[in-house]
This record gives sequence, structure tokens and C-alpha cells, in this order.
Amino acid sequence: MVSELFDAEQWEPVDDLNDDFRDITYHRAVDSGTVRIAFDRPEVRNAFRPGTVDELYDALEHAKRQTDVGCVLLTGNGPSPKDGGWAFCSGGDQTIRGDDGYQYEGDEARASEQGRLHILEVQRLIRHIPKVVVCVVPGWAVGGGHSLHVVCDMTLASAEHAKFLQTDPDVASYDAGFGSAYLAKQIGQKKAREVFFLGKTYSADEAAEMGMVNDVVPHDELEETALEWGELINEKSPTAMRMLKYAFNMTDDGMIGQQVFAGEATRLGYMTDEAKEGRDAFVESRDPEFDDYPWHY
Ligand SMILES: CC(C)(COP(=O)(O)OP(=O)(O)OC[C@H]1O[C@@H](n2cnc3c(N)ncnc32)[C@H](O)[C@@H]1OP(=O)(O)O)[C@@H](O)C(=O)NCCC(=O)NCCSC(=O)CCC(=O)c1ccccc1C(=O)O
Repeated sequence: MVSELFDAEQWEPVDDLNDDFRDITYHRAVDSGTVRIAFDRPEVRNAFRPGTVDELYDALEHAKRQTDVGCVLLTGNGPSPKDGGWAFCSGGDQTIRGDDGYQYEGDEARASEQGRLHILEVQRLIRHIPKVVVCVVPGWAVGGGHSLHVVCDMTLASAEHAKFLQTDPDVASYDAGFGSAYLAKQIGQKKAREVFFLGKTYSADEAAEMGMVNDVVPHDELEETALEWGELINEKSPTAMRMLKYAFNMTDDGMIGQQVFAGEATRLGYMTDEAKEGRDAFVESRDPEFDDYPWHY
């Protein structure tokens, strides 16, 4: 069983990757352009270790390249076989945290002697992937797991089990990027400071009231609803959705945001006859003839 909420008839494993993964599962919907990536360490509330982060990055990078996929669901499998507890993700695995980051066990593909802190690379991929990323929260979203929910485009939460908590300062960690500063854009400065400075636990309803959760649904309906959201997203224009995501990002992402949006604008430009004339003129060693193309206003 992948997860108690997982409907095996709706999904098929992305075989070439899913079989190799140890800490996550990766599936594609049978009937729509939606993929499901899930933390699979329920016995430790889906805490991530360096290998987990590598697998997450690989799955997201693979999803990015699927041109018939418009939606990524990021969730956590459960419940815990130890005590029945549910989690999306409880952040970095504190048991393998060394003095300079999180430690590999040594037998993994990208093992390094130095500690790693590369969940931020995953955050950036979620931010820039040209698809809608929905965080599907069946239980705890804590520490670095809370920050992942913040950086996703939307969040859907289990009414009964989703709980939101920032423990970063309890373990002397601090996500000074999206996890905190971007959270403040979502819920306001005072509330974001409260989340970090008081470390209170918030229910799904409270998180929705604060503006960091889009919707709260009964636990048993969580993944069914997520899949429905995926279907709605996939009905829309891929170009419009991509440009909208990058437009939402741009005001907060500085020059990188401008670069990402402008890159897509350039792609649209390349698709015009006007751009083809520029290319063809160069290839044919002649002057370009742009007279037929208006100076739009
Ligand atoms: C998540 C809890 C609130 C759940 O509480 P509860 O339901 O009572 O369950 P427990 O009995 O506490 O936990 C069950 C079981 O799971 C183990 N566990 C839970 N969380 C972790 C964890 N993060 N690491 C390792 N193990 C964990 C727990 O020990 C129990 O094991 P047993 O053997 O059964 O006893 C609660 O568990 C809790 O508060 N957990 C800790 C949350 C936490 O502090 N997370 C780390 C925050 S810091 C972080 O995530 C930094 C990483 C990061 O994102 C980052 C930030 C800035 C720069 C870079 C990075 C980066 O790249 O990493």
C-alpha cells in the first residue's frame, strides 16, 4: 500500500524512477496530466534526509519535462505504521544532522562527505517549474516541511489531521527565504512573525483563515479533491498558466523573476513569423524584411 488515502486505480507508477526511489513515491494519474510525488517516511513524520531531497529533485525535474503534465501534487504517504500519525513533512531529519548540514549515509548515489542543505534547490524548482504545484497536506507540515507548503502554488489540507507548525528556531535553523519572508507576503508580517517567534500549532481551518491554505476538506476526500484540482488545472491553456505563474512570481523574485518571465516571452516571440524572418535572413545571408510586421500598440 502506497498510502491509506491513495487510490491505486487512479495512478500508475512512473516506473523508471519510482522503482529506484527509497524515500519518496512517484505516480502519474491514469486519466489526466497530473503527477503525485509523496514523501514516504511516515515513521518519522516524513522527515527528509539528503537522499530524500535528491529524489524529490529528480522527480520534480522529470515532471518538468513532461509536456502533457500541468499539475504536480506534493504530499506525504501515511499513516505511520508505528502510531497511526499523519504527516506531509516534518522538515530536515534531525537525527542525521551534522555540524555542517545533513549527512548522507555513504551508500547513496550523490553521497558527499560534507553535510548538505539542498532542500532550498527543491524550493527553487517548485517555484520555477512551469506547472501548478499543489501541496496536499494530510497531517503535520513542520519546519522545512512547512516551508515547502509555503513555496507551493496552492495548499489543500485535511480537516481532521493537517497541522501547521514552525519549529525552525527550536532546532537552531532558519529558512530566511520563502519559508519566512514569502510566508509574510501570504499571511502578513505580524502573523508570520508569530508563526516563527511563538511556534504555535495551527489547525487546517486556522491556516486557511490566515491565508496560507486554499481549502480544507475531509481527510478521506483529500486526494480525490487534489486530483479534481489537477483536472481543472489541466483543462486550461498551458501557455496562459505558465505565464500567470511566472507573473505571480515576478514581483517577489527580482531579476531572476524577470529573467524567467522574459525567457517565456522570448519563446513566444520565437514562435512568430516575424522572428522566423529574422532567423531565415541570417541563415540565407540577406537583410531581414520586417516591413510586413507592425509596430503593435
Ligand atoms: C512533527 C512533530 C510535531 C510530530 O509530533 P508527534 O505527532 O507528537 O510525533 P513524534 O512522536 O514527535 O514523532 C514521531 C516519530 O517521528 C520522529 N520525527 C519527527 N520529526 C522528525 C524529524 N524532523 N527528524 C527526525 N525524526 C523525526 C520522532 O523522533 C518520532 O520518532 P520515534 O522513534 O517514534 O520516537 C514532532 O515530531 C516534531 O516537532 N518534529 C521535529 C520537527 C523539526 O524540528 N524539524 C526540523 C526543522 S528545521 C528544518 O527542517 C531545516 C531544514 C531546512 O529546510 C533548511 C532550512 C534552511 C536552510 C536549508 C535547509 C535545508 O536544506 O535543509
